[in-house]
Amino acid sequence: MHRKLDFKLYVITGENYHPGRGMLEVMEAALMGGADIVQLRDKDISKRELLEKAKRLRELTAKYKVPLIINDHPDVALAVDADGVHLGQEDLPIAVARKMMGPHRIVGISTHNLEQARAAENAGADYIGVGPVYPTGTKPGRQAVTTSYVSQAAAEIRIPWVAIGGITTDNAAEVLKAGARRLCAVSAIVGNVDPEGACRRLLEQITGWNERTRTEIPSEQSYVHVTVNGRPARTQATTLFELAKQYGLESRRVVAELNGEVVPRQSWSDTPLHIGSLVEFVHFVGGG
Ligand SMILES: Cc1ncc(COP(=O)(O)OP(=O)(O)O)c(N)n1
Ligand SMILES: Cc1ncsc1CCOP(=O)(O)O
Ligand SMILES: [Mg+2]
Repeated sequence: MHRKLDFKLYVITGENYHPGRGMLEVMEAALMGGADIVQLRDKDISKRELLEKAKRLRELTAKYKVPLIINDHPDVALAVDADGVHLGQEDLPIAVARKMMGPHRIVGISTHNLEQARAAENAGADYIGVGPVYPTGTKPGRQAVTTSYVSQAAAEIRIPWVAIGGITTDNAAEVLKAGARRLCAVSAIVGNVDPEGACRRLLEQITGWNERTRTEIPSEQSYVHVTVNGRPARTQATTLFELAKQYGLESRRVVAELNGEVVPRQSWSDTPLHIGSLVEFVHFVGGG
């Protein structure tokens, strides 16, 4: 089911960020700067208007041979022969969208935690969004998931995934360091006076980081494959403490077991992980 999806910089439309400049002009600049997948997202217009915009953006993205994703609406995606649809946790379920879109189009979904990511993977999503990593004016009031969810996704998620939410050239390095290999942005690109340059700079950071990690740290040597609470995980953590940190558990009330033995918290930092280590983090339930 998973079609090969190859992208690094995902750019989403956001017309509020460029009053006085047309959506097509701004998106063409992003495409010239190297955006390699594009999403039409507009929550403020009628479906009829969205359809018209989608048709025009379809023509533009076809010219650049870049996939076009439509936010929220599989019917609009199909009507304009877009490459796929992006769903949220409150939009149509993946199975329903897949039935509408067929096996060859892209179905992506937003996730805000590892549980949702696993569910999306099992339901046959082609990619997932991981975010919002940072607070963002594009989705005001949404709690940031922080880079700790980015690290968790890097350790466990095997389908393509993209970090999104408040990402700029100032914090991209931190997100890449946490394990992201693809970035998505709205305001940092379309709200920039020079969307083409903004794309080029972000793309340089992504490719620079990806190349550095490929050459400086032979990738397979930098990861160990372990099992965490019964699930296979790939991690760069070298100790139990680093693994707990990756899962955001370092200061939570949990007991850690390594290969069936309880490891006291004060020893987590001195307890190395090895290939095949079996780790269980057991949560305390209730009080008393
Ligand atoms: C790539 C990508 N990731 C996340 C989202 C957000 O989708 P959703 O949670 O459904 O919120 P809206 O965008 O519909 O407001 C996205 N659109 N794209
Ligand atoms: C649509 C969406 N979903 C999660 S964060 C987000 C907004 C991303 O926009 P920005 O790059 O401006 O923070
Ligand atoms: Mg949505």
